[in-house]
Amino acid sequence: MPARWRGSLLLRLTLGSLLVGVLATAMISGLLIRDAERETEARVRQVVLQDAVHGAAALSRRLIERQQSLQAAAQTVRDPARWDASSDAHPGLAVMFDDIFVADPQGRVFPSPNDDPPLGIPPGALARQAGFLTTVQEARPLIWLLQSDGISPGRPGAATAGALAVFTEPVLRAGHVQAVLGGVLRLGRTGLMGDVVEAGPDFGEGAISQLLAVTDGQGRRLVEGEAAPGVSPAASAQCLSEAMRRWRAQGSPVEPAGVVWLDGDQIVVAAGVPGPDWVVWRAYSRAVMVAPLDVLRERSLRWALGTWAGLSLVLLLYLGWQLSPLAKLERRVVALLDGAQAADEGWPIARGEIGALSATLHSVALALADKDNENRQLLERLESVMAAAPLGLAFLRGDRLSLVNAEMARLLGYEPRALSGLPARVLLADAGEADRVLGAIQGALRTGQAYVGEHRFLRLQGSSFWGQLHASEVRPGEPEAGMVWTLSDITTQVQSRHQLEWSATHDALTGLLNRRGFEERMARFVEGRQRRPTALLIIDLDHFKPINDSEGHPAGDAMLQAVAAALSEGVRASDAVGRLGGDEFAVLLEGCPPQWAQRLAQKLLERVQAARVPWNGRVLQVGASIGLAMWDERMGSAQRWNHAADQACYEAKRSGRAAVRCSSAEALDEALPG
Ligand SMILES: Nc1nc2c(ncn2[C@@H]2O[C@H](COP(=O)(O)OP(=O)(O)OP(=O)(O)O)[C@@H](O)[C@H]2O)c(=O)[nH]1
Repeated sequence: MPARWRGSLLLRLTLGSLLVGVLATAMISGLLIRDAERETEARVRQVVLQDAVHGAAALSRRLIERQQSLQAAAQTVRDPARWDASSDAHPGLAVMFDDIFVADPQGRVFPSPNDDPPLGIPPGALARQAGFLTTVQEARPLIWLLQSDGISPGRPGAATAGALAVFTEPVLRAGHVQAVLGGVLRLGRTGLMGDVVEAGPDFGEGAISQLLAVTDGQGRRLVEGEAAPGVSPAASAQCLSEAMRRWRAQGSPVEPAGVVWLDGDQIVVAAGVPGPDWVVWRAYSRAVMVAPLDVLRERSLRWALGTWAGLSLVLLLYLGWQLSPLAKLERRVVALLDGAQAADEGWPIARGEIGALSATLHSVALALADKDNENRQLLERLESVMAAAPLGLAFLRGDRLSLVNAEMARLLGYEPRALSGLPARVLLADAGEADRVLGAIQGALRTGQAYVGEHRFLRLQGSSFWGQLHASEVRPGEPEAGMVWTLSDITTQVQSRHQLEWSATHDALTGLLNRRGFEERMARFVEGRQRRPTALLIIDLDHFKPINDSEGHPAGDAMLQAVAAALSEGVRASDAVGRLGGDEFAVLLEGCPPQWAQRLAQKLLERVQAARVPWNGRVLQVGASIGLAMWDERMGSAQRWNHAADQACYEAKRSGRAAVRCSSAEALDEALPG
């Protein structure tokens, strides 16, 4: 299934409706079919009941007809002994009975001159027949059964082959039974019961009764019909036996209105024949009788399927038509996101929920457009402020730049767009320091402080500059809202400040430490509690004044610079060289044992003496006197140490100059605190 159909509202509504349709159709069809089944079954029961009742009624009518004929004949009997019972004498009765006889009340049959003995009744048998005796004793007509061999009918339920129905009518004279007129009838599938045991009702499929039979009131079978085609006689007999068992269980009712049983696939009807109390039985196959329902079911199914398919198509088209504004709305909302259409254009007009949704989205779109407009104006103002700001401005999200102004880009030598997205750390000139600086910024912001710092920043072109960085959070306490950096170029100020700081501790003429700078260095050593042997040299130039005097002050300056260079080049970079004032220099030799210091002092003396300054055709040179004092903890201060070295220099001067003198024990004592 294509992805766009998966979860499609149209599809779901259609399927849902069809499902409801299927269920409703199935339910209605089911109910209708069930009703039809019930109705058909009721109709079938009614028809088969009527069939059996009509059969019983027809049989009853024939019996009454025969009884009435016999009664009429009995009234013509004047002398029973001479009454002619031949069929020729009574053609009407001959049609109705197989035989006619007249007997005296004792059961003796009067011989008829033109007739055979009564059919199948042996002489003397009548006197033993209850039916005959009842007719005599109660003087009433009766129909009773007799086996053709004169023995009583067989046991109940058994078929009676050749049974006879005997109609007995009393012949009265002065209220007494003078004789009995009898009509004998062979019971069989033809004659009296012929059509009663013939095929049952026709439901369009032909006669469908499986079994037809007539029994007496005790269930003895008088006549049995043929089993229906396709039904075995054994099954018929079994079915009838079962029906009779149930009939007996109900008290063997002989009901002219009929009794119906449902027995599995069988419908069994028993209709009573009043008078002889016979019962007409019919059994029907229920499946055959309700067969038209199968046709109905199949037809219903075809109609249901056809209706369902038609409805599906109509429903699909209808829902598609109804939901088309929704698809239009979807396209319109997509267009809203890419801003392809004006906010108040293209909204579908529809009724109901889709119309309401469209109207709501329309108003949302208008509100968004207003907001967008406001934001754009705000952004324009912000951009103009940023563009006009004399400071570099940048918004950062996390540790990356997200928005920078033109000044920030200019300071760093980038195109403004090229800076967006860069990590802030690349802006710092000292890559090793970047993490420390960014950590310090985060630390300050976490404590609610703005960060201010001076750092070297790197231009895209590779040069660097001193910048003052100010960092603060956009919304205090919400680091996720980002931070704002402002940056200004303070290279000039920093350089001036560095120059001032240098000047305070350095000699402008020689570039060496001045007295203040040198004393600070000495103080740091003393305060540092260094245990390494350290020497202090005080160097005073010999006969420097004559150079000034003869060649002028600039020549003296040049000589001083040459001496400074000679001293600086003669010591390690870690040693400190200073000009304490005038023509007086000092050297601090850290980690230098006394012998080494003495040797180095001598070497420095020689370097000074070797320094040459060509000047106006002359070559200028000077000498030097050097005093040396090793640091001793007992001196306690730089000042005393300096004094000791000064004294040694004085000694060197006094001894004739151009010499190195070490601080004597006396001088040391003098230098020590008194
Ligand atoms: N050219 C120049 N001369 C200076 C400067 N500072 C001090 N002087 C001069 O250096 C001289 C120092 O004097 P002295 O130490 O007595 O001169 P000297 O000839 O070396 O004397 P002795 O040490 O006894 O040999 C003075 O003439 C100062 O004017 C300076 O910065 N430049």
